[in-house]
Parts: sequence; structure tokens; C-alpha cells
Amino acid sequence: MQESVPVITIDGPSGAGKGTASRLVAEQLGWELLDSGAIYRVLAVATQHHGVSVEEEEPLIPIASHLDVQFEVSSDQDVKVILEGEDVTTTIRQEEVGELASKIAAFPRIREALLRRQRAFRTLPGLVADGRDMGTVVFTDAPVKIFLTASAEERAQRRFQQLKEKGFDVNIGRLLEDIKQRDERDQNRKVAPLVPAEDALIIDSTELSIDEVVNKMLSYVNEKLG
Ligand SMILES: Nc1ncnc2c1ncn2[C@@H]1O[C@H](COP(=O)(O)OP(=O)(O)OP(=O)(O)O)[C@@H](O)[C@H]1O
Ligand SMILES: Nc1ccn([C@@H]2O[C@H](COP(=O)(O)O)[C@@H](O)[C@H]2O)c(=O)n1
Repeated sequence: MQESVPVITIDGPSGAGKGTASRLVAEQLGWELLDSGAIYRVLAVATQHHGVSVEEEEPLIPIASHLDVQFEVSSDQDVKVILEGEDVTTTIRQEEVGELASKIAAFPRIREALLRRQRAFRTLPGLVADGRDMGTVVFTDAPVKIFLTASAEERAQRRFQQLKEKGFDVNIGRLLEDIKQRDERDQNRKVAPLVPAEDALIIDSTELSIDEVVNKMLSYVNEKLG
């Protein structure tokens, strides 16, 4: 029974450190990892490949339902993202793709079409699920729910460093505006808005290092699961 597989949900806004912390927590526990944002990002790239506009929901539904994507974990734990046979690992991390993904993610039938794909990651010995609605919609019965946040300025600064290191040409002022716009859209959409689950532990990482965040998470997991 899938329901008996434990899940730790880590939700929060863009750049709060969810992906980094989720990967480290999953590594520590030896659990599976779901980066649900990557699925929305891959879908955004797929719409570009198929020349479909993201302004209307209907034409996007078949693309979401038949999304041909593989997540290949290499020996060094890096994940390669393959869309329709093409390596899109770097492409999906562009800010423009995040922006497109956030527009697509506001459509209820698109979210519905991606639900089963996300739930299929729930396998033994356990799953760490990173996203926006992991604790509120996708895994409502998860025994451990965490909401990780940080100030918009700190998140923009982190994203700036991250994208610069990846060789992208970025502007901090523009990034801060993009982050605020994405927060606004994710928090105010009608379906699965970005809000902490009622039973989530809220961690503000603005003043915390990655190690401090991960340690807080692991001690909470220990408290809840023993
Ligand atoms: N506590 C922290 N202190 C400093 N830098 C951090 C911290 N947490 C994460 N970072 C860095 O911030 C950047 C963004 O982190 P990450 O990709 O994990 O965010 P995210 O919440 O998953 O964002 P998104 O939802 O958009 O994918 C990374 O370069 C990461 O190394
Ligand atoms: N569970 C999720 C995950 C992501 N989204 C949307 O996708 C955008 C990109 O996500 P990243 O975490 O990779 O930045 C994000 O802005 C959300 O709009 C979502 O709706 N639900």
C-alpha cells in the first residue's frame, strides 16, 4: 500500500532552499526524492518544443498528460532530466522557464493531469517531496510537513549567485522583481495556492546556513518519526 510509505513534504517559495535541503535530507535518510517543480518546468519546455502558447489551458492538457520525461540519477547523485530524448537539465533552470512553469501551474486541469505522476514517486523506504502543494494537495497524509521560507531579498541574492555560477547572464534587480511576481502568482492562484499546510513546521532560512536548515529538519523528522 502506497499510503504506508512515509513522506516528508517540503514546500515554500522560489529560492527558499527547498531543493538543496530536500536533496540533503533524502541523502541522509536514504529516501527517494521528488522535485515537483522540475515536472512543471519540463512541461514548460515541452510547450515551447510543441509551439503551444501557455495562455490557454485546453491545448496544454494533452502535452501534460503524455509528458515524455525521465529523471536519470547518476552515480554522483546528480539528476539528468531527459525530455523526449533530449537532455534539458540546464534549460529547465532558466528563470524564463520558471516563469512559464508558474503560469502553466495555475491551470487546474494541468495540475490534475500531473497528480498521478507525482504520487508514483511514493516508494519505499520513503519519499522527500519538494514543491508548493506537496503537503496541502499531493500528499495530504504525510506524517512530516515542512514549509521553508526566506525573505524575497535573500532569495533573490541566492538565485543570483546560483545562476551566475551556472554561467547565466543575470541582473539582481530583475531577479527580485521576478521572484516577487512569481510569489504573487503562486500564492494567489485559485487552485493549490502556495500556503503552509495547517500542520506544517515553518522554518525561515533567511538567517540560517544550509547545514542549520538541514539539521532543524532532521531533528523535526526524528521527533515525528522516531
Ligand atoms: N540557507 C541557505 N543559505 C545560503 N544559500 C542557500 C541556502 N539554502 C539554499 N541556498 C542556495 O540558494 C540557491 C537556491 O536554492 P534552491 O534551488 O534549493 O531553492 P528552491 O527553494 O528549491 O528554489 P525553486 O523552488 O525555485 O527550485 C542555491 O544556490 C542554494 O545553494
Ligand atoms: N508542486 C509545485 C511545484 C512547482 N510549481 C510551479 O512551478 C514553478 C517552478 O517551480 P520551482 O520549484 O522549480 O521553482 C513554481 O513557481 C510554481 O508555480 C507548482 O505550482 N507546484
